[in-house]
Amino acid sequence: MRVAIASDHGGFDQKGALADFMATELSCDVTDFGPDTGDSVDYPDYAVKVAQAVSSGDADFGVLICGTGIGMAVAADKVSGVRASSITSPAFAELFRQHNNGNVVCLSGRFVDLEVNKQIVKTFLATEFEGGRHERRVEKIMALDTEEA
Ligand SMILES: O=C(CO)[C@H](O)[C@H](O)[C@H](O)COP(=O)(O)O
Repeated sequence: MRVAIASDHGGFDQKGALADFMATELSCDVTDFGPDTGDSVDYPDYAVKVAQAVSSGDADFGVLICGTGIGMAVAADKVSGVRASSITSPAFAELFRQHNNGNVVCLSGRFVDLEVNKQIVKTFLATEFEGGRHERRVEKIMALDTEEA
């Protein structure tokens, strides 16, 4: 499984550990889109790198970490083909995959512990989309990508 990861300064401290966890414990092929230091950066600049990797098919899934996870999700969702959400529990990670076919999980580096975020990522990557009635709903979301406002 190919996973793209990035953060801003609010998520930088957890990014390396989450990338290592996915590579070693979950056998993922992880691409780190930065940043390389914990200096202050603008989260949309990193959200778009991961979102475009997922949208283009270069990555199967994306992981983004900022202070709350919220700004990363708002930015990543602007990219066509991306379904991103801020996720703060393994239970929501499971539903995000089962019902929403989420492809970019956005984590909080400031309000959620690393061990919880590891479990969120593990659940997110292990859970399949359920399809069925959810397929129709996700198709309606994706149709909004091309609709005029
Ligand atoms: O959480 C975030 C966006 O949703 C960011 O990581 C920042 O923490 C947030 O925007 C606050 O910015 P600051 O420059 O770290 O004060």
